[in-house]
Amino acid sequence: MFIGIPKEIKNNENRVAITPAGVLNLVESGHRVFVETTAGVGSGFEDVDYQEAGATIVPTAAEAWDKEMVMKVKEPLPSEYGYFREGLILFTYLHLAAEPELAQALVEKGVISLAYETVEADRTLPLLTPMSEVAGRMSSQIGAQFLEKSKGGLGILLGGVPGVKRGKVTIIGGGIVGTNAAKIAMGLGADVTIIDLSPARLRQLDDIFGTEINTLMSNPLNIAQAVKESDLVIGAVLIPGAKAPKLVTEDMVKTMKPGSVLVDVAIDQGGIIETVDRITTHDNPTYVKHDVVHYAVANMPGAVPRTSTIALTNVTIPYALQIANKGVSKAMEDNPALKKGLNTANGMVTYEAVARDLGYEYVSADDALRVALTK
Ligand SMILES: NC(=O)C1=CN([C@@H]2O[C@H](COP(=O)(O)OP(=O)(O)OC[C@H]3O[C@@H](n4cnc5c(N)ncnc54)[C@H](O)[C@@H]3O)[C@@H](O)[C@H]2O)C=CC1
Ligand SMILES: CC(=O)C(=O)O
Repeated sequence: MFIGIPKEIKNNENRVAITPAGVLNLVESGHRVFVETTAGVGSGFEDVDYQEAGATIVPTAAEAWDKEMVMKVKEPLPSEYGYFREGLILFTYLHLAAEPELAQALVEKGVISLAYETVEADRTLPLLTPMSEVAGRMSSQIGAQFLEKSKGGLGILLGGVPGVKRGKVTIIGGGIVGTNAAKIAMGLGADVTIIDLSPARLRQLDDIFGTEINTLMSNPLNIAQAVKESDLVIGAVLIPGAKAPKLVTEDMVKTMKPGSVLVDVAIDQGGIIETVDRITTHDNPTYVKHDVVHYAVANMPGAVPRTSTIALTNVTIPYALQIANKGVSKAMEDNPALKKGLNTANGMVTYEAVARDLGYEYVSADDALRVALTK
C-alpha cells in the first residue's frame, strides 16, 4: 500500500504521524511511505532520517494526500478538506462529535475515516491513552503555571509551604487524563479531589492513591461544591465518541475565587465546562471569564512533540500495518478493536455516538462496508 504522511498544520502542532522506526516497519512489509518534507522536524526527525528508513520525501502536502492511506495526528482543518476523495483511507484523531463540518466533508466525499480515539480494545482506548497520559500530566503543570500572579492567576503555589495552606485541585473524570493529572498535582503537593461517575473507577482510584486523595461521586451537588472550593479545576470526562456533557455550569464558575483556573482537557470532544465557549491555541492559550482563567487547548500534547510523537506512533503503527497488509475491510473484520475506529465510510456515519450527536442516520461498519463491496 502507498501511505502518505502530511505535515501537521494546526497551531503549534509539532507532532507527526510516523517516526523513522515506523517507516522501517511498513517498508519492511512491502509498503511505500511518502512523507511531506519537514513533517518530522518539530519532533526532531529530519527528512534524511526518514529517507534512511526507506521513505520517499515529497515536496507538497498534495503529494502526501493523494496516496491510498493518509496517516495524520490531528483532525484535518478546512484547508485540507479539498484533499478528500472517495475511498481515501484516513487514519487520525477526528473527534467528529465536536467537528460537524469535518464530519459533513468526510461523508460528502465518501472518505473511509478511522478515528484513533474510538479504536477500542477490551473497554480501553489504546490509541487515545498515550496522548491522555501526556495531556493529563500537562494539565496540572499548566494549571500550576496559570495560578501564578503574572499569568493572571490567584498567586498561589499549589503545594503551599510550611505554615501556608496547600492549593485545592478538583479533577472531573478519573480515567487516563484524570489519573495522570492527579499524579502530577499530588507530586506538586496539592490537595486533590477526583470526581467520577463510576463507583468501580472511584474504588480503583482509592486503591491506587489511598488516603492521599479525595474521591467523590459525580453529581451536580458534589461538582458545584468542589468547583466552588477549588483553585484549579481540570475537565477530564469522556463518553467515547460523543459530545462531552456540560458538567460545570456558568453559575458554578461564578462561585470560584477570582484568579482560579479551569483547564478543560475534554475540549477536543466539546468540553465539560459551560463557560469554555471556544477552543484556544498554544499561541494564545487562555482567556478570562467571570474573573476565572480558562485554558482550552485541543492539542495539548503538541507542545511536547518529541515525547508525544514517539508515544503515539508506538501504538498506531501496529494498526496501520494491519490496514496496509490486509486492506481496510479485512483488517477490520479480523480485528474488532480497529472496526470500532471506523467513523465514516462510503457516505455513511458508522459510529453510533457521532451519528446521534450530529443527527446522521447510524449505519453499522459491516453494512457500510458491504455497500462498498457491492458498488
Ligand atoms: N486537549 C487535549 O489535548 C487532549 C484531550 N484529551 C481528551 O481528554 C478527555 C478524557 O480522556 P481519557 O482520560 O483518555 O478518557 P477515559 O475514558 O480514560 O476517562 C474518562 C472518565 O470520565 C468518566 N466519566 C464519564 N462520565 C462522567 C461524568 N458525568 N462525571 C464524571 N466522570 C465521568 C468515566 O467514568 C472515565 O473514568 C477526552 O475527551 C480526550 O479526548 C486527551 C488527550 C489530549
Ligand atoms: C487526543 C488528541 O486529540 C490529541 O492528542 O491532540
